[in-house]
This record gives sequence, C-alpha cells and structure tokens, in this order.
Amino acid sequence: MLFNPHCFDGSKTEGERDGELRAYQQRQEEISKLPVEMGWRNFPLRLYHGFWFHEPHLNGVISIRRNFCRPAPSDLFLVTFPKSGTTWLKALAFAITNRSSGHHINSGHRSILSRHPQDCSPYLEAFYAGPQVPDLDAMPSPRLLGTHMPYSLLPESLRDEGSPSRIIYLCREPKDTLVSTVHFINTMGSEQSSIAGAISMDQAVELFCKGLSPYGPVWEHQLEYWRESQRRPDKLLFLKYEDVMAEPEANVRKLANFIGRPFSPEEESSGLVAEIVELCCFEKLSGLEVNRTGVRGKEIGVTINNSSFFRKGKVGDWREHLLPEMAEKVDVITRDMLQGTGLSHSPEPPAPHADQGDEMP
Ligand SMILES: Nc1ncnc2c1ncn2[C@@H]1O[C@H](COP(=O)(O)OS(=O)(=O)O)[C@@H](OP(=O)(O)O)[C@H]1O
Repeated sequence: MLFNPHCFDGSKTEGERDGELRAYQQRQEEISKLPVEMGWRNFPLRLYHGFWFHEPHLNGVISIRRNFCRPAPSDLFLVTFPKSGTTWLKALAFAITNRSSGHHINSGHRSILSRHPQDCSPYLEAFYAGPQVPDLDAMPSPRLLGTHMPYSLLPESLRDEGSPSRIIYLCREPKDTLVSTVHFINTMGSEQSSIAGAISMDQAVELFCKGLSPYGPVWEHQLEYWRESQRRPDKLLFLKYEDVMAEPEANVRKLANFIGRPFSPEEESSGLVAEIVELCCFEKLSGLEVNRTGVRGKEIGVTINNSSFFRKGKVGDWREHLLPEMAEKVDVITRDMLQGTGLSHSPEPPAPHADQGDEMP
C-alpha cells in the first residue's frame, strides 16, 4: 500500500499469521452461506445485515468489525456511499489536515499533486480484504480512514457514545450516484470468466432500485448517517456533494472547523481556503499525471484505472443518461424513503457555481 507499507510490515509471528489465515478462511465460508444475487455485470452481491456487498469487500467489512478496536481521538473517518465524491473528500481532508501553520500552500498540500487521492487515506475494506490484518497503529496521526461501510455495521468501538473519533459523511443525489456507478463498474477489469460485459442503464436502474448495488440500498445508507449526524453533530458531519460544489469555500471551512483545524485570520487573508479548493477541484486533480495513469484494485481481485475515479464531476449529469421514466422510478423511491426524515435531495440541480459556466445540462 502506497501510503503506509508499515501496516503490513510482517512483524507478526508465524502463529499469529496462521491464526489470521484461519479467521480469513472462516469469513470466506460465512460469506459463501449468505444470500446471493448476481449483481452488476454478474459480480455476485451478498446480503449482510440488510446491505449488499461484493464478496472481497464483505470479507474486509467483517474483518474490520472484528479487528478494528482502537479508534483514536484524532482519527477521521471519511465515509461515503460508493461514487458519491470519496476521492474529492479524501483530497480535501488531506489538504486541510496536512497544512502547516504557514499561510500558503506548502509541501504537505503539494504532495496531493504526486499521489492519487485514494492513496491519501486507505480504503479500509480493501485494506482488510486479505488474510493479513493491517496494523493501523503504524499510520501517522491524524489517520484519515476511508470507508463505504453503513453506519450500523461500523465497529462498535466507533459507534459507541464514548468513541473519541469523528466521522465525515459525504452524501450525493442518488441518480448521479447511480450513473457514476454504472460508468465506473463498466470500466472495471476482472479475470473471472463469469463476469459479463457492460451493464446497461436499464438493468442498472432495476438493480439499484431494489437496493442491489454495492453497499446498497443507497437510501438506508444515507439515512443511517443522517440520523446519527442529527443525534451527535459534534461527532458526525454530514455534507452533500451538491452543496460542496455550490459553495466550496464555505464547506472547506466547515470541514476544517469540524476536523479541529480552523483557518487562522492569517490563513484566511492569504487566500488559503480558495487555494485548497482550487488544488482539489475536479479539473486540477483529473489532469494530474498520477491520477491519469496506473491501476489499482489487486487486493479485491479487479483492475481499476486510476483515471476511472475522475469522470465528469458534475451535479445533474444523470440528465444525460437516464430516460425520464428511469429518473422518475428512482425519484419515487427517494421521496418515499426520505419523507419525514429531514433529509432531502433537491429535485433540480442547484444554480451552477460561477466557474461551472453553462456546462450544466
Ligand atoms: N475533485 C472532484 N470534485 C468533484 N467530483 C469529483 C472529484 N473527483 C472525483 N469526482 C467525481 O466523484 C465520482 C467518483 O466517486 P468516488 O470518488 O466516491 O468513487 S469511489 O466510491 O471512491 O470509487 C465521479 O463522479 P462522476 O463524474 O459523476 O462519475 C468523479 O468524477
């Protein structure tokens, strides 16, 4: 793993490693007995405590629940439903936490220019997907830990009232998430002969609406974090992709305050907030060599181009891909599921941000 090879530095005894291997095999067996559905492109999805998972991710989820026990006060969990802006959130959180106390963009920030945002914070499920349990104590503080796990499946030590760690959840409008997932999954390579060619938008809408997508159903996922953010706003910050896009500076300040690293008057007057927004914006990140080349995904048995994490980065792109009846189908469920919860997704994309110009459909 790029960001911290020491997490797997082999300091365990042979006995400990054997024990981890046995536990891994038991998890595999457990997973093989769970309800299964052929999901997107025939990647099998397993039902675990009300949510659907790809098998390697699920092994990671179960391992995290059993093996992650020591959240630290400085830990920041960066949580999303897949294809909701994880890459962006990782870049922003990294840039905010790695600034030194000077007023300008410094080398801490600049390292985002030479590493993929996905390497700024481990994707925990992939990190825990194999037999070897990583040693997260080897990571420098503050640890930025990325996950797509539903709130109810997070380790108890993290959900506990007394947990010292903080969680940031980035939520995205379901139709944009759906469209983003279709494109992403269709670019994935797999050596499994059973994996089918591209999934059509039609099939994807059917599956998504039944909750049958990785980590789905999306509505329950969002609601679990929404409710917890209402209950414990000091511990869980709930952001929306569309709001960050519309008001990036205000949301970067919100993030910095929540993280406990508010911008000083000097940093404010030097324009640092705008610099961080600029550094992490879609146009900047998607153009970097490190994000345009290379692949990842080996630990979960697939090939994913680093560039696949950057497609359009727009609000309302679903309009280009969903027929009105497909959009309506998702909207009806969204309205039903969110009714009376206080959480909503605006039916129309918010007014474009000045520098998005007329690109919004
Ligand atoms: N910097 C920045 N700003 C705004 N939007 C961005 C940014 N980086 C990535 N993206 C868009 O986020 C979508 C990918 O989602 P994730 O990063 O959550 O993917 S993953 O779940 O981690 O695989 C995917 O959305 P779509 O373009 O709609 O497919 C990316 O383009």
